[in-house]
Amino acid sequence: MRIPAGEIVVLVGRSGCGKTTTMRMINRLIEPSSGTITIGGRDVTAMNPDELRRGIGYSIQQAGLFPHMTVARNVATVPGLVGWDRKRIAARVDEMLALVGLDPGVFRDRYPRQLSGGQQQRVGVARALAADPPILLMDEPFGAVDPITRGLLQDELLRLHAELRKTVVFVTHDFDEAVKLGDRIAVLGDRSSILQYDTPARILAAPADATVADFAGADASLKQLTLTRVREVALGDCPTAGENDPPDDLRAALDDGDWGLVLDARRRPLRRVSAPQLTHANSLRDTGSPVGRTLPLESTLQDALDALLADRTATAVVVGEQGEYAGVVTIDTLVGHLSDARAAADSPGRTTDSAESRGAV
Ligand SMILES: Nc1ncnc2c1ncn2[C@@H]1O[C@H](COP(=O)(O)OP(=O)(O)OP(=O)(O)O)[C@@H](O)[C@H]1O
Repeated sequence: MRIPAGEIVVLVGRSGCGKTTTMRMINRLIEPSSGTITIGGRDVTAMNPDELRRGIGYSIQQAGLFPHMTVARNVATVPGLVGWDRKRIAARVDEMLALVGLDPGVFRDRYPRQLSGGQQQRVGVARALAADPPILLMDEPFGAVDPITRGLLQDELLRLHAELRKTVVFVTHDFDEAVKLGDRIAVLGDRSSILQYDTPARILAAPADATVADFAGADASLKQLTLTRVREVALGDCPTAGENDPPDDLRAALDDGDWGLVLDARRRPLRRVSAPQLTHANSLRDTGSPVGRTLPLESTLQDALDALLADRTATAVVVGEQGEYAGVVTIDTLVGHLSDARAAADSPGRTTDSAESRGAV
């Protein structure tokens, strides 16, 4: 198994399959009895354990903070060990707290027990990042917080990762979390045997065996919709007209069951109009009904599904950055996308482990 530098790889598997053991072998808290683990081509067992661990941030469930130390001293642990001077450490602590969304002035001198679970997790991540290690091991770091906070922390990790490009090995037993965070997912069986190591899209579209399929869940297709942004699919179109245009052209463009969009001067959708609503209309100004929720191009196809299920015409209207009309998503768009994804995953010549050996771990 190769983990390319700068990617997030998620180890996922049932309780007791050996995820934590695998992580602890990477930073040599446990020594492998056979096999080798290399980082940047060097066998970890040949490296000085202290030096090795300084290059690897480690954050664990329930943050694992030292309860008798302030937040600042917790975050300063590794920089202190490697001999940074006090000024540099203080600046780094503040920088890291701000990075994980905690105001240093407020949180620096608190003790872990004075923080919520989510805040403790953030401090745990700040501590793991403090000495700027190229590799981050995160063992169920968000396991002990409520689902909403968990979602926020996941978003935060993705933002941090886009900024810092660390190599992250992340353990979870929550497949949804793996799909959201992972560039790649390793689904592990007993004793960490690798059942499948691939991108989330390919695991969802073509699970390697029944165990992986079971893990991915019966709603694997729905999960796939979370992986694709609206901007990545071919959007449908519908007839449109400006609100100052005469209604005739739009009327001519609409068949009986159809509807069109009235746009403002900057092409932002205002109202939907149906053919019957146009029959006696003299102007498009007050005709039709409000367009309702529109979808930014950055939304996922899962958001699109939500939006179109709530709409009477089962169509979601997509808008660009300035709110301008960009197209529509229908059920056909979503079904088409899922069958394309399955066809791509099934096609011969695909590589299961395409990771190149520029790997960090
Ligand atoms: N490669 C391996 N070979 C033999 N035994 C292993 C291996 N990996 C893990 N084990 C053993 O399996 C048990 C569970 O391992 P571990 O705690 O790493 O699982 P886990 O997947 O992290 O579990 P959880 O999700 O419950 O935290 C431990 O007793 C460990 O020693």
